[in-house]
Amino acid sequence: MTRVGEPITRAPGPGSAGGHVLEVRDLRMRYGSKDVLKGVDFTASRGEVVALLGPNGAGKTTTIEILEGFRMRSGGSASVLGVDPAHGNEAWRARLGVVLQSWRDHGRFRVRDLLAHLGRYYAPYGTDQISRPWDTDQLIETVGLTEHAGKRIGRLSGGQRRRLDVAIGIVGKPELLFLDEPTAGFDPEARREFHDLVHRLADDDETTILLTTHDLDEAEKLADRILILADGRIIADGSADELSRLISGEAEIRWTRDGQRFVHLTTESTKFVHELFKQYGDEIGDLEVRRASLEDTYMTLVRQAEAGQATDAVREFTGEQA
Ligand SMILES: Nc1ncnc2c1ncn2[C@@H]1O[C@H](COP(=O)(O)OP(=O)(O)OP(=O)(O)O)[C@@H](O)[C@H]1O
Repeated sequence: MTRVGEPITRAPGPGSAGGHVLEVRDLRMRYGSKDVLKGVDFTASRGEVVALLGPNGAGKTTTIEILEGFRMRSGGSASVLGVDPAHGNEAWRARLGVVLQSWRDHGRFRVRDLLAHLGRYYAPYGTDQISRPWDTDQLIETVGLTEHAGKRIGRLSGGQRRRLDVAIGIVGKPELLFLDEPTAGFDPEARREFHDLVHRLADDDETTILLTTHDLDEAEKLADRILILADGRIIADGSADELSRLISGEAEIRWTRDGQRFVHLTTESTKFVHELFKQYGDEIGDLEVRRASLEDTYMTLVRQAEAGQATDAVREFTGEQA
């Protein structure tokens, strides 16, 4: 795995493993004869927002479901809020938030009634530090459903239902929140409001958040750290900036002078720009320094991992030793 930088470390929370809310070591999952996870390793600290990226079928949902305790792993170890998710009890589950998409089956309930009802399950699990559940009306306001609080769920639009899914996920004031493609179906405004909410949960309440998304822009905006899952392993782990630098040490510098456009590739962008201004001063216009985008980085890393997988397949076919 390519590891860049150290995760942002905050004060350890109760029941967290060595300061880590999430600790995953050599996690393996096999469906039939197919190895989907071949040794996944990562950690997440309190208040960290971590995005899990990867191509379709990479095993993102599988990973999240194992950590939620909904799926048994084939091998490796996992610690979630200090507990093995395969043996989590009710009290442990009350400290987790899971955003599911199944609440559309409860179409006859009204928004406020459903949230108040679900919130009651969390009341016995409040602590001195965290009072559970959320106040229902405050929660409804936080997810932007105040106008629809009295509506039946069956009458909500797709985006409004998704906001409700998020409200249901956080109603118990989770210390760790799992979000599997949370903004699928959101319009740009709902997406922006959701991003604000995620930042508030992480910054104000120190909620740790693990999310999957196919939207690289969203991962870049939301996540303190991005994990790229491909070929059954985490192939890169770092902030968006760190990942971009990993792939391309070179920056592309563009500028204009005397009405002419110039482009230059360099690994020493600061020095180059300094020299440029020393030489031409005010004649320089439209200066732009561009690093590889997260998308460039993601595509390169995933292609490299897939090429490795193809090599493995050839080796397997020819019986050649690695
Ligand atoms: N219950 C199951 N039985 C057999 N194979 C499964 C099962 N669940 C998932 N898989 C397979 O495991 C692989 C990983 O699936 P998973 O849903 O975890 O991937 P993902 O990264 O979340 O994909 P996507 O981005 O498409 O949502 C896929 O090849 C999928 O077909």
